[in-house]
Amino acid sequence: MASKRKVIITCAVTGAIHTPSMSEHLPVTAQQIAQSAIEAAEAGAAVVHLHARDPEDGRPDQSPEAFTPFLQVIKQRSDAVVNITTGGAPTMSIHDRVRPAATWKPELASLNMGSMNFGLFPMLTRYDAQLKHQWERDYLGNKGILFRNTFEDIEHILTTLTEHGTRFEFECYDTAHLYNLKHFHDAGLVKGPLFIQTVFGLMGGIGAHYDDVMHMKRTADRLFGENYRWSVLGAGKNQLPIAAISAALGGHVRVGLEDSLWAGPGELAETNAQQVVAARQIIEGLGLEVARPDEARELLALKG
Ligand SMILES: C[C@H](N)CC(=O)CC(=O)O
Ligand SMILES: [Zn+2]
Repeated sequence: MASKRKVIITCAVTGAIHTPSMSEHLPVTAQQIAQSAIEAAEAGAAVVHLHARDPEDGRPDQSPEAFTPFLQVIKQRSDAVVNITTGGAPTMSIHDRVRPAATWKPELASLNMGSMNFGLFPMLTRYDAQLKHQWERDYLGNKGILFRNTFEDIEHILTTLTEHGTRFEFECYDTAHLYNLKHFHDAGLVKGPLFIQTVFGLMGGIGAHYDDVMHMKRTADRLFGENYRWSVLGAGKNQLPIAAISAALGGHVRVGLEDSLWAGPGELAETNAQQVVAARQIIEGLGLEVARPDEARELLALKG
């Protein structure tokens, strides 16, 4: 019997953009982040993508020591691949953003492949409007966020982390970011297989229509041929529909409360594992198999 294709599920446990006022289920304390990551791994996530927060008010905290307590617990209780953010929050400096990964030298770190205007919900729907106002009130107080990732910034993160054997989840929010990645690949600063996380439905980036998904995939196929592992991230209500398209087309998937607070229309997800289980059901429904952490390490050529 032919072996089934393995699909890597990444779970982005808490992030930096959503605020505790948006959902009581958002992990905030180190203990909550560790527990939620371990549950997500037990549900089938081979990779956990991690940010840290101030336990008092949930604000993003990019100090290396803020990552210590949950990284130790996750390492003790799970063999999931740890992916540490270098995006932090759009308001942070590049030097602050790279420090946790430079300190902890993880197998994987996120790398955002271009600067962009950063918003949250392009298409206001009945249950987003309330969130958007809270977000801008709680978090931004204005609408003018620029998520800065210049070529110099990207090269700084690449050179700082590559020397420790860390590899990257390349966050591409539009086709321009795929060409930026091609630039660094041709310059020999990144080596395949490239783990490309194409992001859909975030205001400031490409939309979440299936044509957008096909456009990003065709562009990546043309630029990188076989030398990449394609994964998708759908923001908000787009999370599972985009995951289903990717799984059907040979790709991998990312879920988690960082990217979407929802389990369905108007229904807040209670756990990260809940979203992992939903993605798993789609993958297994397609006759595919969820990759274990060791299989993900092999597919992504990680240092282990
Ligand atoms: C859309 C996601 N927030 C992308 C992300 O996870 C960025 C990062 O942490 O570096
Ligand atoms: Zn992130």
